[in-house]
Amino acid sequence: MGLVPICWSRPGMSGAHLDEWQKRSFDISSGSCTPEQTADAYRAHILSIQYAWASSQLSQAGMASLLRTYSERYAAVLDSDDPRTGLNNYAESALHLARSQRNYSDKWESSLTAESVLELPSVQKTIQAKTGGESFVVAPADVNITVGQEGKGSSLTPPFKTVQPPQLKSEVKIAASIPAKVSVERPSSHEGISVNPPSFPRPPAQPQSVFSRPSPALPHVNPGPAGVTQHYQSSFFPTSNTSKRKNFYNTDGGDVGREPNGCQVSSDPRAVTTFKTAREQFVVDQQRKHSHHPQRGQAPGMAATVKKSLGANRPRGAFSKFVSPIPRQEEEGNVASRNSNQDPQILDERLKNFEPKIIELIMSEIMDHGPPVGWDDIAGLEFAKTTIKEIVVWPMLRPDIFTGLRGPPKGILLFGPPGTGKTLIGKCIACQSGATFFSISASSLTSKWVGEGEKMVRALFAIARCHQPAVIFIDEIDSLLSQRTDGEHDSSRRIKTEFLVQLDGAATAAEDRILVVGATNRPQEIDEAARRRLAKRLYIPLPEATARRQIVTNLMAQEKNQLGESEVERVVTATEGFSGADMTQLCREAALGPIRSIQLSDIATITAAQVRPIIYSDFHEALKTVRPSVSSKDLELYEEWNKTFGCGR
Ligand SMILES: Nc1ncnc2c1ncn2[C@@H]1O[C@H](COP(=O)(O)OP(=O)(O)OP(=O)(O)O)[C@@H](O)[C@H]1O
Ligand SMILES: [Mg+2]
Repeated sequence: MGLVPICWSRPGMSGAHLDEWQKRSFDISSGSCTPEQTADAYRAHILSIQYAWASSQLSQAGMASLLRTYSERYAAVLDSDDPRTGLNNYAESALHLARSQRNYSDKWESSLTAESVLELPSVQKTIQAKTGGESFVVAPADVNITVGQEGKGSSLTPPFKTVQPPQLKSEVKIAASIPAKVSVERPSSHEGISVNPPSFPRPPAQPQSVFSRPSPALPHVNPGPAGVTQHYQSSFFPTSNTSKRKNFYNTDGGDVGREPNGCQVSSDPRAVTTFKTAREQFVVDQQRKHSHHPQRGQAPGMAATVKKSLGANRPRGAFSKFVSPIPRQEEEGNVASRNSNQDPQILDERLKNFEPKIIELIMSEIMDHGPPVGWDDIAGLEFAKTTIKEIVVWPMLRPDIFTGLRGPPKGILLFGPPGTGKTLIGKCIACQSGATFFSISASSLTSKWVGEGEKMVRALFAIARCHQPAVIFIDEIDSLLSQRTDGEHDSSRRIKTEFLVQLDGAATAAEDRILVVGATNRPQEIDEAARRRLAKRLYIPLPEATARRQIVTNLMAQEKNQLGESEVERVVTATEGFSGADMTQLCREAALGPIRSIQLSDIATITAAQVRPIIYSDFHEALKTVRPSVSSKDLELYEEWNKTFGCGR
């Protein structure tokens, strides 16, 4: 490092300065200096330069130039991370900044307040024992409290016995392990220890209090290994605010605390930490897994505590959170209730043979969407509704009564002309039964995963078994269970066979509470083996006059209309042979009548309130275009099939 040319403003500058300057420069450049010495030397240079300028020995420009040069060199020494040439004090300066930086933790004050100190059992005990004493002594091995002396306003300053390292002046320290006496002078005017919150204002330079142990059950601090004192940030203790802290401490004297997340924590310091190493966690998981093998018979009970709603009760979109099909197992003791809030993914033994991909596919397919449907939304069909309530809803509510011969059938087939409300009934079951609802369309089983169809079917039933009571609704079941023919594709044949096997299993396992509901408008195409397994076959006919009236009334109630009762009656009479879907279509068409009557020029400006109500003539017009979708010939076939295989009266 060479000398920097210095432009002294005065030729008569003292030679002593120059000598000194040269000496330092050479010293620095000799290469034998430590980084600390070099930094010191540069710092001295900078001071000298400033001094020279202040005493007018150096021009402003010269001072600026020199300062820049030496500041840069000084900075280079400070910042260099080469230990031979630099001090690498990035961290130091960052720490310095952090130390003097006020942050969120500054909001929190010490948790040691009048209340918390008074709640210490040892303090309580002593207060009770020595009601009139000026001072009292806590038994050894109880607690040793050190209170920061700077806490102005705190009356917990000495005569507490203090153990106060000089660098931790502002600490509030509870060293549980050291047998010691705690002396507290009791002001005569107060019953207990007088501490006015905020008891321990923190000096700004040391915002963090340090605690010896984060036991939530502070009053019951147990001695740890002698002499071992762990320090935890004061932010571990939420606040000195009593109400907030009560959430953390169990202030009612119990020996359990409650963490902010609501988990109970034992007062045993060893139990306080919930941290486990990955290996420990693995061992725990393995033990759980192998100590609890749920059997088929156990499932209903289990389902009662871990039941998930997977159907229309919780509509999900493509971006909604994935709900694992894997039921959670109960943990020991009372932890079960805590589990209901959390969502640990513990694999069910019964699903271990299925690829996660298949399970996931089923889960994504089975979600049922759409608004909830109630029994009143289904017009007519009283017999079908009553029967379904009998088979589905009540046994779900009272499984203890519906046992043995009264046990509900495991399969229902809803058949009838298109648009009569079969799918609607399925949705209603999903909403009203309280069971886990799996709605899967046969086409998704057969077409989407060629070759994996039977695996899907197996997985579907396995998952349903894990989520009992469960309803598996299969719309258009004829495409899945149509008559097996010689020419059909092998994979669809295997799917059918698998389905029949599973259906049989569900039907014969009395303890399983799985109901399969199939819906079809082609009942005659269903395989006879499947027909047998779907024991309750309910005919869903075209709506009668009352049902049609109800559909019109329900739909018109949602719109502005001027339909009199007699006019509704005329509509009902005119719609003989219409299905529920046809009735809905008629109402939609009629509802467009008022819009059609608006002049084209007004359509852009007219307000919704200005649109005229629906009147009978709109229905009259609509009836010209909406025709019944079910032919009388088709109807005869349904009637015939119902007479042969149906369960209706
Ligand atoms: N009984 C009914 N009460 C009220 N609305 C009905 C009724 N039946 C049918 N609908 C109306 O018709 C629409 C179609 O009904 P749904 O899908 O249930 O018919 P479906 O019997 O499943 O027909 P498909 O056999 O063609 O599948 C429903 O969304 C509903 O608006
Ligand atoms: Mg349908």
